[in-house]
Amino acid sequence: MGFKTYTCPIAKACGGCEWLAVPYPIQLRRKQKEVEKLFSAAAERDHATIEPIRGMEDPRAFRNKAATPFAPGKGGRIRSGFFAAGSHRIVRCDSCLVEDPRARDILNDVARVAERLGIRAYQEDRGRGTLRHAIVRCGYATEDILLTLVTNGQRLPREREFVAELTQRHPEISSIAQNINQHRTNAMLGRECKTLFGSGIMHDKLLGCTFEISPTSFYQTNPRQTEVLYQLSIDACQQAAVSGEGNFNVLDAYCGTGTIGMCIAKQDGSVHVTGVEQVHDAVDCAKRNARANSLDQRARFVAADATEYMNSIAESGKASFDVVVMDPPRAGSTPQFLDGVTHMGTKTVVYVSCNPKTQLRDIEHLQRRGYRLRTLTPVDMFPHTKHIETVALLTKRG
Ligand SMILES: C[S@@+](CC[C@H](N)C(=O)[O-])C[C@H]1O[C@@H](n2cnc3c(N)ncnc32)[C@H](O)[C@@H]1O
Repeated sequence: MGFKTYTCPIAKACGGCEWLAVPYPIQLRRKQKEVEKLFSAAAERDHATIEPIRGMEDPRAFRNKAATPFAPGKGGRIRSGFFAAGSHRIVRCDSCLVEDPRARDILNDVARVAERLGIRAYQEDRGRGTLRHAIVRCGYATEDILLTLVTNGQRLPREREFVAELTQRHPEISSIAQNINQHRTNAMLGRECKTLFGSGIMHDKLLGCTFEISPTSFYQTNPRQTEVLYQLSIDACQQAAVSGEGNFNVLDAYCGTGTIGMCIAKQDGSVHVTGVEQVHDAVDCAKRNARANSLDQRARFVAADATEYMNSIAESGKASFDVVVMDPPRAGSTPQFLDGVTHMGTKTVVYVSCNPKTQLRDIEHLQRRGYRLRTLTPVDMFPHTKHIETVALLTKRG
């Protein structure tokens, strides 16, 4: 790998790729060092190994999801692009180094077609106008492209012409959904979705499993590295399964649409997965995904807060899990959830995290409750940014 750097004409204004001027091998080294420093005491305590970071061969065009805000411009124009760092001023973008190359053209054309049809962009300060955002999600292992138009209300003026012109300009779009968001908030998406063209969803494949993705479901944004991340979780489960006999029970906590658990079950016929996730739509999606992958006999999903679910099973003593795989949001897990894992006597914990600081806090909690940190592997899911994803393997002592 050479020590070249990449350039982007709007890097400074956009601020999304804050490390773009740093050669990629040096970015990886920085992340490795940061993880080693942060986890040094926790790793030393247990003689754990901190593995080398898994970086990308080519850290470009990896984002399967691209989005734009819209705002009224001069003379009836509609502005699209990125919010400038730390503000809501829109910086125009013609192409983006890290996004799927198909996405940006579609997003900018949404603005051009809307201008032509007189569909008004949303005015944030007044809460008026229709078109707030557009999001494009591109399949990694499929040709699916899902475009979501976020509108301030149910009505999308000239909807039929809008959809017809967009699909004519971009025959690669397989589906268009409308998401309704009338709240005066920074959150891009509202809860309600309508289908305007195609099925309103898309499909993608990871490690041999097919997944349905709806406009509102969580789906990792760097699919190449997601396979690396998930494979590390599968390997950790398989290590634990070697010593087991018969059915092998895995809890996939904070499971989203069930992707990690199903990839584990697909690779090992003795695995039975229970997924728990608080977003009901994601759980419905996970159930459909289980059927689509012929895993419905071995994968079940529960819509619940992970801590409440853990409290209920730990108290009733009705369930026990050989492995707990957990992938919480940035805030990490809770002491009650971790105590539930301990209470069940789970032998192996695989902890996937997008925030090493909260992961360290939770790992130290598990260490105090009799778990040993075995390995920690950083994975570079977000090149050119300071963000780090890590997978930790812990086993119960004795
Ligand atoms: C980092 S994502 C991981 C999703 C999934 N493992 C994947 O790889 O696509 C975290 C997930 O945790 C869910 N979540 C957040 N807080 C939760 C809670 N208290 N209980 C259950 N799920 C929660 C979010 O909705 C989100 O789907």
